Formats: sequence, structure tokens, C-alpha cells
Amino acid sequence: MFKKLPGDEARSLVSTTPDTAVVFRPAVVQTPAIITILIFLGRLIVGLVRTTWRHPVAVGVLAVPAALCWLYGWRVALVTATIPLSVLIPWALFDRSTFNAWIGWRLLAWWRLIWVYRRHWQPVMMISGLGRHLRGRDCLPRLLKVTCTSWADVVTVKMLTGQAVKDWADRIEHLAHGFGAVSCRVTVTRAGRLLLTFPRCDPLVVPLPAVSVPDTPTVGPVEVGKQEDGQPWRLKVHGTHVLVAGATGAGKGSVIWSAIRGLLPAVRAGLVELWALDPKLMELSFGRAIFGHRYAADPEECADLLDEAVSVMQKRAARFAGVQRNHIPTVEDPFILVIVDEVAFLTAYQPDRALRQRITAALATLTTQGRAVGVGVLAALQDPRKEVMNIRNLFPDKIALRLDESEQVDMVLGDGARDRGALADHISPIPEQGAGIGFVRLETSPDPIRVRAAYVSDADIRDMARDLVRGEAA
Ligand SMILES: Nc1ncnc2c1ncn2[C@@H]1O[C@H](COP(=O)(O)OP(=O)(O)OP(=O)(O)O)[C@@H](O)[C@H]1O
Repeated sequence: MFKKLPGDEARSLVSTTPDTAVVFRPAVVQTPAIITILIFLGRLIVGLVRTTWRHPVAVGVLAVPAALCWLYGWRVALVTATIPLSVLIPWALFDRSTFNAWIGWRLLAWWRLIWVYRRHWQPVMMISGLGRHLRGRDCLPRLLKVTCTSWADVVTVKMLTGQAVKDWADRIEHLAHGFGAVSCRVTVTRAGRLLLTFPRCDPLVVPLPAVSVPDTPTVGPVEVGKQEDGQPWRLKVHGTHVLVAGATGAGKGSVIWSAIRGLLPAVRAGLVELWALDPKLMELSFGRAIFGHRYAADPEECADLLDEAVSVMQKRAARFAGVQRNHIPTVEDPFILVIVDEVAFLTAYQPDRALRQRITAALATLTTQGRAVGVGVLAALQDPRKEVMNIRNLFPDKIALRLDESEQVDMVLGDGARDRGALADHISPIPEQGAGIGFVRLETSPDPIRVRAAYVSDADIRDMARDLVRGEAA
């Protein structure tokens, strides 16, 4: 009754075992050659149209000389090609930055899109587990765009439906090594879209000299170094509290001294007061003259100084209540920055329990109530564990310099920071290469920014102290 189709016939039925698979020969339908040729031609035309649509400049660069060569001969094509080249080559040689902004980075982005990302996209996606094999087909996240900056490639990706940002954040090492970069950072742009940043070089590899002291008094954000994208790193100190964590020799001192340096004109103008707690007696004692009588090293004195800061803060709060909600620095009510070097000496390693509790309570009060009335805390810390610093979450802005263990990164910067590329545990322990380099996570943004603090040398600190004392005496 049912007509058998070609290939349905059972073949090789030689086994008597009941569950042996029955093998059918596949049906072979002969396709006429003309159909195959038409299909390939169609694909070629679609591919050409798509390439011209996506990369009109690159296609034009190849197509125009080719067309001229065909129509008028190679001499005309050569002359036509040398006219733009005679403009572009001097432009590239004499004004590299505008050339790169208009042409250079676009050409590089096109090249890297084709040679690096598109070429390796399928294998990297499948091997890292970000692509799926469904119903016989590879389902891959879409590579939308590549842009190049002076130091990194920024790749825009459309995630597969149902994927989470965490799926990508968990695979940053696969992505980095798959595309030949040393690291990868993941940023969300909008629902379903990600930016992957692959550094091509490290713009922070060379130590930075101290930033020059500003000409006009400012309470910040003060310039303390450089961001990875080449922009100045400006640290906000007024209206927040900042925690700087880093292993020994990570360069915590350079962040603290750069911030002090940026605030120096405001200190001279009476708009800022710097209060220093230096239980290690090493870092801040070097520029002691800058702090005047607001300097303490002995734990008992540190506790007194903190209590005094709390008292100033509470008096201000009582005066401001119902009158103003934000602090504007004035000579009468200057911004007070309480700088604590190695806060764990006072909170965790302090053997006197009563003193320890007093200091912790004062720090907690300042960090919870101080910012609206113009009292900020800038604290440095080596060991970010909770047992050592149980109030670390009271600091809205955090900086992780070189850390010893990968788990410490999230302890400092908050959950997920390391997955998003804040590899503070990978920073070089060689001072020239890694000191002062770190990741900043601001209260306002979940994405860590890689930065390097400028190095303020002993001679710079001496000059700062001398200039301040001289300015006050005049
Ligand atoms: N921003 C920087 N750029 C280049 N080198 C730096 C920088 N900061 C510090 N260094 C170098 O690293 C060394 C250690 O720096 P620093 O003492 O500031 O580290 P630290 O984190 O305060 O260490 P510790 O906790 O042991 O005091 C310095 O002597 C200096 O040579």
C-alpha cells in the first residue's frame, strides 16, 4: 500500500540480535549543476553587497583604483592613488593624534575585526561555552562592532537570548587568551548588549611623576594620576570617604600624597584642613609640617584626634540642621580630611580593647555621618579581611592596589568586581611596573577603572611642606 522511497530499504540486516540498529541508506537527490552555480553566485552577490554596506571606505579604497586601472590603465590608477597618499602620509607623520582619530583607529578596528575577532569568533565562543550547538547548528553571540582606542579594542557584542552578564564575566580569561589579549573587561551597555575591552598595550607601565600642584584652591576632585584611557585620574575626596587597600609596597602612599598635593592650595587658603593619623610612624610623618597640630601617631592620641573630628562634625550637623543639606567649604567651616595610614593598626592590631572600640566607633561615626557636613576619611589598609576592617563597607569609594589573593579583590571593591576585570591580584610586585597601579570602584559605577597614581617622591613632599609653611608665614 505504501510506496517505498529510495533509501528506505533496510541494508546490512545480518545480525540476529534484537536491539541491533537497522541501517538505512540515505536518499541521494542529484542537484543540477546550474542550480548549484546559481546558489553560489547569489551568495557571492549578497556577500559583496553586505561588505560594501558595512565597510564602504575600505571597499572604496580597493575598488576605485581597480576600476580606474581597468578603464584607463595602470598609470592613471597609480597617479590617482598617489594623490590621497601624498596627503595621508604627511598627515600621519606630522599630526598623529588627529590622523588616528579620523583614520588610523578606524582602519585598525577594521583590520582587527576581520583578522582577530571574526576569524576566531566561532572557535572561541564554542570552546569557552558562550556559544551553543542547537538542532545541528552553532548558535553564537553576535559580534556587532569593533572600535579601537590608543590602548584597547572595544568589542560590542549581542548576547544570546537567555544569557547573563555573569556567563561572560566568568569567562574573561577564555576571551582574553582566545583573542590574544592579556586581559578582558566586561561592561553592560544596555539589555542584552556588552562591551568587551581587550587592552593591546599597557599605558600605565611607566611610572608617573608627581602631578603639579594646582594653581587655584580646590577641594576636588583632585588629579592624582592617570586612567588607563589616558584621561587624568581625579579622585573625589569631598562628599565621600575613600578606602585604599594594597599589599605592602603597592603604593598606597602615592595615592595619599597625591591627594594631599592636589588639596595643598585649598589648605593654604584655609578651605581644607588635613588631619593625619600615622600609627605606623613612617608615611605621614615625612610631611608632618603640613598637618600642624592635627597629627597623631600614638594610638591614644589617634583616638583623641578622631573624637575631636567627631565632635566638630556633630557641632556642624547641629548648626546645619534645617539650614543647609550640603557642605560648601569656607574658612569658617573648612572641609576636614581625616587621613589614616594603615587603619588596621588602630582597629584590629590594637591590643587595648577599649581603645580599639573607641577608635572603631569614631571611624564608623565619621564615615556614616561626615560627608554631608564636610568631614571625609581617606584610609589606607593592607589586609582587607572583615576581621581586620569590619567597617570597610562604610567607604563609598574604594581603590584596590596590588593585592596578594584573588578573593581580596571583591572584599575591597565589592562583589563581582574581579569577574568584571579588576585583576588587582595580577598587578606586578615590581615597584616600577606595578606600584601605584590599581582599580577604582566608585559608588556611582559598578565598573572598575584601572588607574595609576603619580609617584610623590620624598623631595616633592619636603617641597610641599616647605612651601606650605612659607605660605602660612607670609
Ligand atoms: N605611583 C608609583 N609609581 C611608581 N613607583 C611607586 C609608586 N608608588 C610607590 N612606588 C614605589 O614603591 C615603593 C613602595 O611604595 P609605598 O611605600 O608607597 O607603598 P605602600 O603601599 O605604602 O607600602 P607599605 O604599606 O609597606 O607602607 C616606593 O618606595 C616607590 O619606590
